[in-house]
Amino acid sequence: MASSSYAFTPTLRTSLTPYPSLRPSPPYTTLISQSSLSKGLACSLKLSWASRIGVNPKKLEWKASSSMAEITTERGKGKVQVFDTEDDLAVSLAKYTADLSDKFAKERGAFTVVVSGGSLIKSLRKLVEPPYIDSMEWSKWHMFWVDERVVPKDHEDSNYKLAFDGFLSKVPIPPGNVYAINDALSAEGAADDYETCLKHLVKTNIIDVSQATGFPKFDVMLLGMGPDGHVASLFPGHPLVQANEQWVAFIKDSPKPPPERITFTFPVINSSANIALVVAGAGKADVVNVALGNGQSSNLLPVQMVSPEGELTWFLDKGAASKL
Ligand SMILES: O=C1O[C@H](COP(=O)(O)O)[C@@H](O)[C@H](O)[C@H]1O
Repeated sequence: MASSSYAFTPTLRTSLTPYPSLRPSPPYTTLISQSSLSKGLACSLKLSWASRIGVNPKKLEWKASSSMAEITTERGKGKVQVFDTEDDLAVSLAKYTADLSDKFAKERGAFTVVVSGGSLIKSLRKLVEPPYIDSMEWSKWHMFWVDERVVPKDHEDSNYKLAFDGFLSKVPIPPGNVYAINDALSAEGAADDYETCLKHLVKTNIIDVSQATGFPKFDVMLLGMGPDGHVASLFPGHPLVQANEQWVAFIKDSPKPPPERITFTFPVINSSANIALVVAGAGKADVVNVALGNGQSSNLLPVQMVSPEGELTWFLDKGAASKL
């Protein structure tokens, strides 16, 4: 269980490179992508006219000419955007993230970004292309993981490796602002170490704090969802979904391999200023329908417990929204 103490571990001493144990492992190096403007970018950025469609998601109607529709949900479950293709979704997700980066870099001088693993990382691909690659204030970014598998950072199952290969290696975020878990520790140790790291960053005002809950308040969380409705490493029916004291918890019996992971708890997730739930593919349509439409589930799914202090925005492609 993660400690609630503010004491620093030896690996967390303050310096210009504050968390040696949390920094990328060799052989990783930072590269800047020279990739060119994607075909869909100019078109999809013009979609601010998005149609608002009724209060009943069942009445969602597709307009042949549109690449995106916006649904207002019955139960105030956030803003729901449905894109014709996953490519359109990725373009809009890049703009959403860039707008928040501008806002928080101006307001706070730092932008704290939490990512999940899984398919989300692929959907961030437009951020590493023009115009964002050149215009974003990458030096203000501070990157965190909502969950991580307890494996070495160069292991195929590592969420850090996934993000590094698909995103981090292509943008100039200072390595000292990338807070990977300490992969030399046990699951318990890694959760404790990560929570201590977050506490230090709250104390030094890099991470904001929720006045309402006292939990860390990240500027944005970019999250995926599993086909069973799990978010982070919070799985349906697992007692960890009820954890309400720790910031970072460990799990050793994850129903999805690998079994050992660490994860932010719901109080931390729900203290966020912004959450994007990014879901693509027809394989997740049933769960999307439970969360946003008329689908039923015997238990409340973790994704249904996502309810941030700030704004929740769903990014769905047509497949994921196909049962609404
Ligand atoms: O195991 C995990 O799965 C979820 C969902 O992944 P996806 O590939 O179905 O999008 C992911 O959000 C989480 O970070 C990861 O550890």
